[in-house]
Amino acid sequence: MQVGKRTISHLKRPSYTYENYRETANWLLAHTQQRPKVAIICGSGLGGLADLLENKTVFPYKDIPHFPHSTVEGHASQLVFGDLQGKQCVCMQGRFHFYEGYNLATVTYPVRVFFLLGVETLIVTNAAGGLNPSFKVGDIMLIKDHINMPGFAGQNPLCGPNDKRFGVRFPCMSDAYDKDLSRLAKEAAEELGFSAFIQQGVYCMLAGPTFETIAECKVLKTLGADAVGMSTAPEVVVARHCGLRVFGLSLITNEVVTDYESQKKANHEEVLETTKMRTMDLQGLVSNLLAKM
Ligand SMILES: O=P(O)(O)O[C@H]1O[C@H](CO)[C@@H](O)[C@H]1O
Ligand SMILES: Nc1nc2[nH]cnc2c(=O)[nH]1
Repeated sequence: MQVGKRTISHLKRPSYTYENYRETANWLLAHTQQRPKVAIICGSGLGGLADLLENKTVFPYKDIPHFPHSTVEGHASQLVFGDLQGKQCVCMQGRFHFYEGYNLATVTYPVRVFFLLGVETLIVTNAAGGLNPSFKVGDIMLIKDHINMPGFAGQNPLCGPNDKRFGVRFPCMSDAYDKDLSRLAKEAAEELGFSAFIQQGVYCMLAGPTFETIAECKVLKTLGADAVGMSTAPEVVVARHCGLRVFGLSLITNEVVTDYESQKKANHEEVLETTKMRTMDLQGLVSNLLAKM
């Protein structure tokens, strides 16, 4: 029995209970009249998306029960509720990354809170390195699929006991990115005259925080990835588990280095610089997409 007990104590436990998520959601519902149907996660340097919202209510993460904090430059730490194109939205200015030392339950904590708030659609954005040789810095890639590389190594946010109140034990991921939303985003981009810098492709998440070696970039290209980053896949997995529709986009902030003769070095400063260049275009695209939804 003793052995049995010890075995059980070694089973992976969820780091949050259903009640934790519920408490966070109830606290937010008690502190705002807004009832968002759309949630937006802002990638590195892309927090300006929250500026689009009207009638804002802002909650610093530190004031929200059970909510994690963001530690990365380019990620403010606040949840912004407000209206965009007549739709009630909630926007995460600052996301959580695995490389910050958070487990994946923490990285994805807000997504389940959004579900409990009544959110139906998740828009995820990120900064990513371009692997596809036809991509240029400043391109916006509509994500058609992802490769969850940490998942290959046993780091999937759904590992551990399944709570049916969120979703099924074995969720499908072949339809992770909503085709209708992607089509609407393409239309929205065309209307704005963005066709020259809109791409579609596969996002690969690596754990980070290191940027890739040249050999790693070559492997990722061979695997069929078009862009690489350190986020998004866990949030999308958890969103799909609880039935949210997902639309994702990557801003190609840098070209990855694949040539041993190259003097270029990936760096976070370049990533943030590129986001400044495309901030207004991204805001226009998301806003126009919301108008069509
Ligand atoms: O994925 P987001 O949060 O946009 O940020 C990307 O940019 C940072 C590296 O410059 C990493 O955090 C990477 O994941
Ligand atoms: N892993 C990774 N993440 C990024 N985020 C922005 N650019 C990059 C990149 O080149 N590699």
